[in-house]
Amino acid sequence: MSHAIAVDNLTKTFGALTAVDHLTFNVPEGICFGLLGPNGAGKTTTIEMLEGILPPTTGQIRLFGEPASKDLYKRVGIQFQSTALPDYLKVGETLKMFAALYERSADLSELMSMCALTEFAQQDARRLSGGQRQRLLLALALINDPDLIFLDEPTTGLDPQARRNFWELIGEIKRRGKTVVLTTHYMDEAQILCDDIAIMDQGRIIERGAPQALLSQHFQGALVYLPEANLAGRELDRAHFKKEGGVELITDQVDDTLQWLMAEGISLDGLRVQHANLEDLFLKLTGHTLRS
Ligand SMILES: Nc1ncnc2c1ncn2[C@@H]1O[C@H](COP(=O)(O)OP(=O)(O)OP(=O)(O)O)[C@@H](O)[C@H]1O
Repeated sequence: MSHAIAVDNLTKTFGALTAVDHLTFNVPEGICFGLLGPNGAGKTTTIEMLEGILPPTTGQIRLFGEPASKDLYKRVGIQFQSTALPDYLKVGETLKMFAALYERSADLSELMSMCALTEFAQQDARRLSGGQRQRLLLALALINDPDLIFLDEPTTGLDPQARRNFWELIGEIKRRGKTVVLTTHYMDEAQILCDDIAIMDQGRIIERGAPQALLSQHFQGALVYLPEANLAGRELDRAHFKKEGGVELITDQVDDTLQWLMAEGISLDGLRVQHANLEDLFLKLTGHTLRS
């Protein structure tokens, strides 16, 4: 299988701090790869090294099978969290100006149509809504018709409808055979978009795989959520973890768990039975929630 990215022993230190700690991983071509982790896990530092913006302290990065080089970065597109857009330019003019910076450029009218920007071509680029602006930043990331695209928290701050529109756009990019590397704080986003995820904590990858495979590996059966108050200070001697003012018990025998709770005299008020999602997986692996 050919790899869009192959990383070997990648490390970044800032003084005494090891922000990225001996990472070794591959990203196969044509997939959407998600890098997840809490604040300070080392995601941005990792992505910036992959993007060629930040030099690694040690380690190797290969893109499309070759050591990363200026020439290979022509095949890369980057959507930054915030890009300063030039003053007084319309959306169409902004795209034209950026396109002129590259040897290879995407077809601009097709790009505008794909990113649902055609009707805003004549609008001042600084007067776009949050969702429209994100679509323009994505169009700018795609302007050189890249084969590998980095998106750093692309939907932060968007409303649910704009996020869903953006997800459809990413789907379209994937259908065109591009490789997408994404960081996100939204677990539903990772679950929907990513073929493969790596969960980072303290500079290391602590788990890697397809979202559904990771969930089945870590959670057989269901999760039973119980408000903390129901326990009245008692410690449970069954597998559980703390979540949002309560505890979650991992069980493959829901009946048995409920009977056990009742037998222990623990109230079932406010109890919920649910399937594990990536947020639960994250909590189980790291002991803290993604946004904390
Ligand atoms: N230029 C820098 N100088 C010193 N320390 C840095 C620098 N950049 C990042 N760090 C530190 O490296 C660690 C990893 O930071 P990084 O931004 O990569 O995390 P992150 O996972 O992207 O977090 P977030 O979700 O908040 O963006 C943090 O402890 C951060 O304070």
